[in-house]
Amino acid sequence: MVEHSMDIEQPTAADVGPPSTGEASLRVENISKSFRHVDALVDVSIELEPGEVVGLVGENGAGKSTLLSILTGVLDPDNGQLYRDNQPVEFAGPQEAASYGVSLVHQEQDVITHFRGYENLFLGRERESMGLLKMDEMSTDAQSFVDDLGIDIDVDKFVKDYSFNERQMLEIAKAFHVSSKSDNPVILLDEPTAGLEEDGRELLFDLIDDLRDEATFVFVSHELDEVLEITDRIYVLKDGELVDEYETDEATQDALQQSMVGRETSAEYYCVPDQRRESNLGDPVFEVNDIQHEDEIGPVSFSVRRGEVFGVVGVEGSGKERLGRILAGDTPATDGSLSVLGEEVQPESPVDMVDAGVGYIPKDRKSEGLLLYQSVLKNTSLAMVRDMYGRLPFLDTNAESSITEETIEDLNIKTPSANSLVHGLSGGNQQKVVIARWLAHETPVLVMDNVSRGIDVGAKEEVYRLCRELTAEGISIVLIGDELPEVIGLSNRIAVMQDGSFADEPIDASPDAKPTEEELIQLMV
Ligand SMILES: Nc1ncnc2c1ncn2[C@@H]1O[C@H](COP(=O)(O)OP(=O)(O)OP(=O)(O)O)[C@@H](O)[C@H]1O
Repeated sequence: MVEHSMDIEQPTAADVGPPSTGEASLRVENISKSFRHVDALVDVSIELEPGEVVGLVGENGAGKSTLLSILTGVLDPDNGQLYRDNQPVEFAGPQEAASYGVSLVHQEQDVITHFRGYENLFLGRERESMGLLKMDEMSTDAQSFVDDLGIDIDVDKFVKDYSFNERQMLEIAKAFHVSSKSDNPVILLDEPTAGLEEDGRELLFDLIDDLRDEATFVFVSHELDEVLEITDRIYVLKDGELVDEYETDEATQDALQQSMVGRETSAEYYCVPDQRRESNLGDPVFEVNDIQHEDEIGPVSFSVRRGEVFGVVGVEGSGKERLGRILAGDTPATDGSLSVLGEEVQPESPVDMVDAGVGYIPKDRKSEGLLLYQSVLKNTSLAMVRDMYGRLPFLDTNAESSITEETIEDLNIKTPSANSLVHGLSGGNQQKVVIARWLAHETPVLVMDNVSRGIDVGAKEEVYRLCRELTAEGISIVLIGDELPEVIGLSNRIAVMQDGSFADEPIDASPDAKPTEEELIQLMV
């Protein structure tokens, strides 16, 4: 740790953060920002030096996104000052920030899918001559721009035909492109690996490594192993205050977790408890028979027993996310059948699966799973799901509220009240709301896609605990995931997907027979 430690005395915000070295490419001094009753940032000072990759970590709602918004002129600070190359600056908005070479790669991909790659790159800054767009020139220049960055994409393709990884690479190219007038751009990466799979993450990290000499990066992520892998220095925010700063060489996951959460978390917190051994599992609850989606997915067959966690892993494009959508009734099965508790279901929409007893937590929770302008309570209520599809719920709303409130508390969802709008919550807290909805309602089967992405370590621990409790009560879980340690830790059996089907019979992952990550990776590729 650089200068300050939390173990004896909690430092004040003003203590943490280096004194200016005079070389900073971007520096903020004593920044504060409040939203009505919430102090999102309190007297925060940080400094980014040219060529550095700086990590920014903190629990959901700690203030990370607010800080990035201030650095890019999306929000004005209430107090404090920004300096770019030691000159005081005020950014009226992202465009002005970009003109100073400071730009943000968003958590959600911010590309227009029905435009081509180069059109996205030049969006808002198109080249024209007498009202005519210079398409050929933009295309050629865009291709050489991405080639120079070492980004392997065809800018003439429509973005809808890009893979998720390629879209993320385009986002990064865009950030460099809008900052291209600066000789030392500052690129802020807000959870850039969320949604990326293993190969995409490697690609991104190689790219950051290659571009270190040309830019300064800020890397915001809840995946502490990634932060430790890619950064040089790490700042920790907690409840809007800067509480710690580490040289990455001297940091560990445990130390970071402790700084973020303010307490120790257990290392093996996702592991299957002994009571969930094979012998304690019940009869099959969810049966998937030769399910198929056109010629892309399947045929896939498996059954999940009462209290079992059935893991599904695979590389990007293996079809595991699609499989999840079929199980949730969101993508139609063109052949095969699904049955829950012995009853066959032929879903026409997700509501049919909800009615049959299958809940779904999608990977892209924020855009798919939430009603942003409804309250936290409404969002966590299963009745809302039915309302969305136009059916009248007949549920005990009082009981629902109290169960939901408990889960809100368990997951430590930071919200002024259960009646506050989801819109005002931090990204991670919004994700927790979607998870809370299902964990609060004891649906017999839950299909979860990357359930712990984007949520902080404390909440991950809670989600794992809730999963263990639910399975102990007999709930069955299909756990689709990219975090291999998590899938290995939580599952009883694991299937590896490859080209739309299971590569082999599911692997035993019971408490005393866990496969290693390497074993799974060998099957995945
Ligand atoms: N527009 C807003 N209106 C009201 N409150 C807000 C608004 N934006 C942020 N907040 C509050 O400010 C605090 C900090 O939020 P912020 O989004 O910066 O957190 P974060 O660290 O980025 O979290 P996450 O990891 O979940 O993305 C939270 O309590 C959040 O509810």
